[in-house]
Amino acid sequence: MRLHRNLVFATVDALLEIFNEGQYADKVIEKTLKRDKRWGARDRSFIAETTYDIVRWKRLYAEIAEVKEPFSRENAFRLFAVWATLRGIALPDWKQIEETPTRRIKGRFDALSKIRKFRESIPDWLDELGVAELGEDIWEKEIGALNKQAPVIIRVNTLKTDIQTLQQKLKDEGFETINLKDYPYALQLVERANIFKTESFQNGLFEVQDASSQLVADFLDVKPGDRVVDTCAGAGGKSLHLAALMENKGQVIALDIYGNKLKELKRRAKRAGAHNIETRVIDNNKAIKKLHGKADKVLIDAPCSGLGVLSRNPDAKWKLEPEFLDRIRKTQQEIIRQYCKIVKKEGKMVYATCSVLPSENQLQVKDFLASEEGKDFKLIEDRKILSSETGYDGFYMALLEKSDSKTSEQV
Ligand SMILES: C[S@@+](CC[C@H](N)C(=O)[O-])C[C@H]1O[C@@H](n2cnc3c(N)ncnc32)[C@H](O)[C@@H]1O
Repeated sequence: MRLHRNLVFATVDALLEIFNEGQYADKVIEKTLKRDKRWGARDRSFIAETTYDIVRWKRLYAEIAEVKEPFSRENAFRLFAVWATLRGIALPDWKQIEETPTRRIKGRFDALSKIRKFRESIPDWLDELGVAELGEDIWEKEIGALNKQAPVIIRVNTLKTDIQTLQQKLKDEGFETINLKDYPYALQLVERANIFKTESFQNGLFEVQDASSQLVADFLDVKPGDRVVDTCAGAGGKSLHLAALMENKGQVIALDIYGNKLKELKRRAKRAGAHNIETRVIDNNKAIKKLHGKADKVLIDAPCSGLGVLSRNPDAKWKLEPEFLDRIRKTQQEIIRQYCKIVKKEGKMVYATCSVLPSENQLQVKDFLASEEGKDFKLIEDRKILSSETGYDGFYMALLEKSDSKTSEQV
């Protein structure tokens, strides 16, 4: 591989913004890619993938390069030189990287790879937390899997097409996909590509959605005609899937505390032809109270650490903090105790997160079931999805049912 100066310089600039200014990697990359209209698909993918790689391996590379944050421009070039050396890419004689000690880099890599927090490039606290929550063996495998680049997976929009027709259409547009056993709505791209420009996407025939995430709406067991409340709908990945499973019949009420996310949801719903979704911003308690006892099914896709989706969001390793985790666990318990009231008698509720930590998942459900608010609910089934077992995002989902309290009192 020949390194192109302007692409490497753009990557270094992006890294400095992400590491030193605390900006989100996806936003910085999106902005960087707009810098030069002449860049083709390969140039753009070099910048995006190299930046993500160096973000993912920041601790390991910084240790090898012997640089400390905040990084100078010179430091960022050294991180880049480590990345290139470990990939066996011949370094050009640019003054920024001319003195790279190639042999020493390989030696340090071998030595540091013996220690998990360096090998997997994670902060000490996260390594300790992973071991405490999952045990040494599972954590070792899980963090390894979460450090792999995530595949591009799409969900067919059954309101507009079926999976075979979509697969053929994408093939005609130049994109090969494969079916995934046990994921009835999913296709995986054989090669990573930007598929947002395809006619199929513009016409709402699919959404990009990880395979594990595609299991959540199905888990709620919705039927056409149901009244469903998606309490933490965000930009609506799961609301759209719910609407499709309900064949546009019945109602999906999509709630979130952020109006801008719901605006994006509306845009996506229009493209998808999902006509039964109504969005409502939660700006006070009344929004929830009005819905008490009204829904056949409730989805709580709770805000979480996002540790299950590190493979698509590696900078979370550096942005997450233990204090945030403490706060988010409290929020999760408040949300489940408050929003469970929306479920009507004999209705169902799914509590889900994209985390692999029991403290955000099964322990939250356990606490809820032991609480006053949870006393009418019973756990029907839960799924703990590890990335190391499936190759997709880490997820948790619990299906709960509310009893008819009168019947249970009489019994
Ligand atoms: C995991 S994300 C949702 C992703 C979304 N369901 C999807 O499939 O695309 C969690 C969402 O919860 C929202 N949120 C945070 N606190 C909330 C609260 N107290 N009530 C409702 N939503 C909340 C966040 O804004 C965020 O959009």
